Amino acid sequence: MTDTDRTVIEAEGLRRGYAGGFEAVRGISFSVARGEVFALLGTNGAGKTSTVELLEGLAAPSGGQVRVFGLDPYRQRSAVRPRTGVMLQEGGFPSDLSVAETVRMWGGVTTGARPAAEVLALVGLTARASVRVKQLSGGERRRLDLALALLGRPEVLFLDEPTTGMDPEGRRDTWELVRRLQAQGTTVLLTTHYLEEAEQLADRLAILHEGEIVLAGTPAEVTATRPARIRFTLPAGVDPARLPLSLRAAAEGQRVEIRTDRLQGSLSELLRWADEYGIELAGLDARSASLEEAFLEIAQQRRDHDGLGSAGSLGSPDSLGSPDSLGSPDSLSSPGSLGGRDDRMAGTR
Ligand SMILES: Nc1ncnc2c1ncn2[C@@H]1O[C@H](COP(=O)(O)OP(=O)(O)OP(=O)(O)O)[C@@H](O)[C@H]1O
Repeated sequence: MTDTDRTVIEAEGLRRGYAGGFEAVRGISFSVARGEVFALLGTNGAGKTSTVELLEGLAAPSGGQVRVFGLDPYRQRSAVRPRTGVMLQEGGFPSDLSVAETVRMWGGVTTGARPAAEVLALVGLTARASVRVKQLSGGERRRLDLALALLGRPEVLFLDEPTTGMDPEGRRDTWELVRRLQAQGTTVLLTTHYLEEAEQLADRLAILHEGEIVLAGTPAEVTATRPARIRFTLPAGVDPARLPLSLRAAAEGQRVEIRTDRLQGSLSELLRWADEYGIELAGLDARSASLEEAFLEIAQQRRDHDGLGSAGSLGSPDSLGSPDSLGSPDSLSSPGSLGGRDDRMAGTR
């Protein structure tokens, strides 16, 4: 297989400026391989939709370039579009038609469309086939959006916040469907606000902030860049200052939180110390960082702006092509960036 066969989506130094001079996408680079699920995450306004629209060929970049199947999705739209499926945030189909009519209408303008019954079964809307679109719930509309995106058996599927408005069952069903499609070789580019969704589905992800990629890699690599936490409450009368100095602890009253890059080592040290002095650590809880914690921490640091230094220290945009160039855990969790004993209880409850 050549590189072009393997790489389905490639963005290089991609930029998007809007009229008025605002630049929503500021030179991002990443690639997505065939059969991969890749998630773009970011706070509101980070530039996810602006990026996805460039990949879909709905707009031309103002700088850099994007390739889908080695082609320019904007200039060579007629060649790229039939091979892609797009689930937009708002489908915008006529609401007086029934679900089945909508799918058939869409099928009429889709090359090699799946039969309506097949696609409705895929998204779990068979029982709602004769219901008018305007009578669907928000979650059911998202299923219909997904059905339309799947009609042409796309090789690449763009899912923009696919499960927004879905109940937990709808969300699980959609995840299951995405996994099945992936197993059949479909490449998926996903944007989502649900970090669990990215954790569940994505092979790799990138976190966008203000139009730049600030962190990228597999979910495990991204969470590994954040410190683990150990929490407990000391008995009354035991001063938190007695804890071993090597443990980066922050205390509020008797409640203590330790943030560490070496969860096992720090936990062993803490337990040895507690045993030695016969101290009970009430409510002891030790856990690795979740993607949600990683994300919230990045968002917070970005708000504080200079907390972690430049975006470069978070893993450069280039890191997307090769996960091993991801910003190292050390660069992301130096003592300076994590704070010492005194400043880190905020936001821990
Ligand atoms: N047509 C436009 N003209 C000017 N600015 C725009 C336009 N569309 C989007 N923007 C701005 O570009 C930035 C990125 O928007 P975008 O919709 O890409 O973000 P997003 O990450 O998808 O956000 P959300 O999670 O809220 O959907 C925002 O500041 C937005 O206000």
